[in-house]
Amino acid sequence: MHYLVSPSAVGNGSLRVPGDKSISHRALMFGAIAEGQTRASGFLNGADCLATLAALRSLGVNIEESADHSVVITGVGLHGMRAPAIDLDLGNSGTAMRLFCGLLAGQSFSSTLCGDESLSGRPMGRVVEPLMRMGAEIHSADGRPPLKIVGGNQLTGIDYAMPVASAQVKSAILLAGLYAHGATSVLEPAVSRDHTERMLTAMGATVYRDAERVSILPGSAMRGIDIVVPGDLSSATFPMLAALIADNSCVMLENVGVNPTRAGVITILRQMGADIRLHNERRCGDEPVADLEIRSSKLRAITLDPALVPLAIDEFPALFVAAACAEGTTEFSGLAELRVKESDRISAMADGLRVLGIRLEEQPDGIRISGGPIGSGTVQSHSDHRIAMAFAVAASRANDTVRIEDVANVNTSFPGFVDQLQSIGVDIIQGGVAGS
Ligand SMILES: O=C(O)C1=C[C@@H](OP(=O)(O)O)[C@@H](O)[C@H](O)C1
Ligand SMILES: C=C(OP(=O)(O)O)C(=O)O
Repeated sequence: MHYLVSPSAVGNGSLRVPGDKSISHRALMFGAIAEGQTRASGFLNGADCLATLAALRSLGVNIEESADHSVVITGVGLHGMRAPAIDLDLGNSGTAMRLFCGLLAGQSFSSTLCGDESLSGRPMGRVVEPLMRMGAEIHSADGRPPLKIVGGNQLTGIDYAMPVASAQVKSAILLAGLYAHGATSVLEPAVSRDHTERMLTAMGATVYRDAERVSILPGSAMRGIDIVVPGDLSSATFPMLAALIADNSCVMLENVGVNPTRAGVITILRQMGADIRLHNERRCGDEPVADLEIRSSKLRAITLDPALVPLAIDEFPALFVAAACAEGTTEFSGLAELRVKESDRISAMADGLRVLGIRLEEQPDGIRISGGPIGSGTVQSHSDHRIAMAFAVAASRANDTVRIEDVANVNTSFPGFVDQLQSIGVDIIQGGVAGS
């Protein structure tokens, strides 16, 4: 499948982007090991979360889906999952694979985790190594999937200093900590998204933070809760960007999660001169939520503060497009993690931006992008949803039609992306069938 995007007059509109991917994964997994029912409304029906849902069903967990985007998970308790009859296929989802590693490391049964071509190339040593230190037995192909997790090992709590700021690694270790003897602590080199800590606490687990260290104690009963999943700020970033780089646009993005450990994109875009206003700031269960008003803005170059990277980690493809539309040369550094996402996001973006005539210089952990007119041509998404969506938005400002190849993966995080962009005036059509 591909997109064809033509120069667009992005105007006004009001959107509700789909539910938060990180929170949807967690609602399923944590609901599964709680006692009683967890109801998650606003659940993201994207392929990544559906892979988690299917894996949990294979582990014996009953989950009902309704047409109104809610799921009801009947928790089986910490020790109620059963051995799966098949390998657990987690598709494209790094979050699912890493969190399941932690969840399954302390079970009495064995399991095997696998995924698609992209996921099969992603580093898993970062979770396997600390879990093995806790006493888990996990076999991998040189630190890559498939992962065979051998059951029946008693885990022991550790105090682990994470080499990279990763919410996936932190969450995997905390989940394993629920099954360990003694306390388990994770020291973060920088704060990463804290949805796990918030949701586990709401379910009754004993989780506490002391400066940069997050700890969990085993032994507290977890109970099912009602969760209202906010709109995903990572998805909202794309219509936000479309409005910012347009000439006369005002777009309202309703009910978007603005958890400070996720909201780096707002900080960075505001530094670039973006007019982003938060209205009706409120809480949606344990998560802060707001309506975002976005107005077309004259963006200017910045030198990124690398401390903001973990707070905006998935938003960099979009931020590179913002830099391409800004006046001056923006310098991004501290982005080494982008090279091990669904694609090498620095190279994938650099290749496509070059096709569109943008001057840039790629570096091992960053990129310098000089703003200028966006040209036309065919760009590759490298089967990466965020790359596909970033170029779809960039193309709305191009001088002619842009073709973006291989976009089926957008469904992993943003079902309905094309309709939503069309509704604010982006001239985008989807063509071809999967693989074409
Ligand atoms: O915990 C999560 O839900 C996620 C954490 C981030 O990954 P890392 O923890 O590897 O940075 C992010 O890129 C991913 O999309 C979702
Ligand atoms: C990196 C991402 O997800 P995951 O790591 O779960 O595949 C993403 O959604 O941008």
